[in-house]
Amino acid sequence: MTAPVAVTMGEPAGIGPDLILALYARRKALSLPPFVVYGHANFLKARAKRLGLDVAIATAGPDAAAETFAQALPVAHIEGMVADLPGVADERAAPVVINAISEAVHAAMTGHCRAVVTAPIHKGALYHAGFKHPGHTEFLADLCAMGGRPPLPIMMLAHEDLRAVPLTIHVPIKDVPGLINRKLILDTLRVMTHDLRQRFHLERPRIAVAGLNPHAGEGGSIGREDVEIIAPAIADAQADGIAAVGPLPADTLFHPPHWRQYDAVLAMYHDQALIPIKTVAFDAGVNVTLGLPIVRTSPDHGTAFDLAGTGKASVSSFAAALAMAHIMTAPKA
Ligand SMILES: NC(=O)c1ccc[n+]([C@@H]2O[C@H](COP(=O)([O-])OP(=O)(O)OC[C@H]3O[C@@H](n4cnc5c(N)ncnc54)[C@H](O)[C@@H]3O)[C@@H](O)[C@H]2O)c1
Ligand SMILES: N[C@H](C(=O)O)[C@H](O)COP(=O)(O)O
Repeated sequence: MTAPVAVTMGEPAGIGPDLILALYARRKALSLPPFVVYGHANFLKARAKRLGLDVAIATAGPDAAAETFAQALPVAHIEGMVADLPGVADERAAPVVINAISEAVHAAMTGHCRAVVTAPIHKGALYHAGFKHPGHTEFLADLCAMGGRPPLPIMMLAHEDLRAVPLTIHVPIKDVPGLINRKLILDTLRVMTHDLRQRFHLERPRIAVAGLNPHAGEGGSIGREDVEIIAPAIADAQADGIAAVGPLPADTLFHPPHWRQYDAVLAMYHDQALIPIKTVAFDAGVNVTLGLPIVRTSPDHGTAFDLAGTGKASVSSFAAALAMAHIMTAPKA
């Protein structure tokens, strides 16, 4: 029997638990692969009741999950305090949210689960409770290192043939120029090329690199980073056999017919990469972490406190994240 996908519960005050329960309820219609939820069993029962979802929940680890899945939602229970309070973050739940991610990654690293799909966390709530990582992406790299040197984790937002990677992620915009350097660009292009080949079966991925400044610096007259850092890094990558081009002006690069000429775009900062994909595909975009020894995907939306506990949130991005994790880990034909 194939290993199940590990799904983390995410922020209990958000829509993650609602969507997990709704997806389980629609598992047949959506042809979802078997999954096991890392989270708090009684909290999930309470949220199912609140949503009026007739979902049986069974405490089961990953090895029993595939068998359990047809009759009940398998939950690898994480002990702790989690209240059913939609829209109200409670820092006492943070240890369960964090341990759910750690245990799911451990299950994937040890072969008990085939991939990890994470439900959204509320970063503000976790930072408040002492969480030291900017987001899942960096936390996952640390967990996968298992005490060794963490790999370079790369965030990629993907929808069909549109893929975008932010070079810098959850940092203040004023710090972005100082964080852009030749080595980071080259290392990121290497990870992207490797994983687009291995995980997405693209023989020679074509990567467009966006400039930082308006019009990619207009030859150096509107900012120097494009000519002094980004262009030399692209030359390094080309010398390494990577099919990267740029720096290209970012304002026109994301026009879909232009974007589709490439397999992925490397953007310089979070919103430069994420606004385009969330604009064209908020409903079906998937966040994939490249560079890890395991497959991790996530829906492209956040905790949406305004919709938690209402049953009105769309399941489509979460369903797409599950489907992508399943496809990426399917045995080769
Ligand atoms: N993977 C993750 O863990 C992840 C991803 C993105 C944001 N976040 C976190 O989520 C929190 C809230 O972020 P935000 O407000 O910027 O973004 P958000 O995605 O939570 O909400 C933005 C808007 O989109 C709507 N929306 C979100 N998901 C929806 C769905 N499934 N169906 C229908 N409408 C939906 C919301 O109601 C809201 O109006 C922040 O703490 C952020 O860091 C986490
Ligand atoms: N930047 C992501 C987004 O807006 O979709 C999100 O915050 C998730 O980041 P992690 O996967 O690192 O938690």
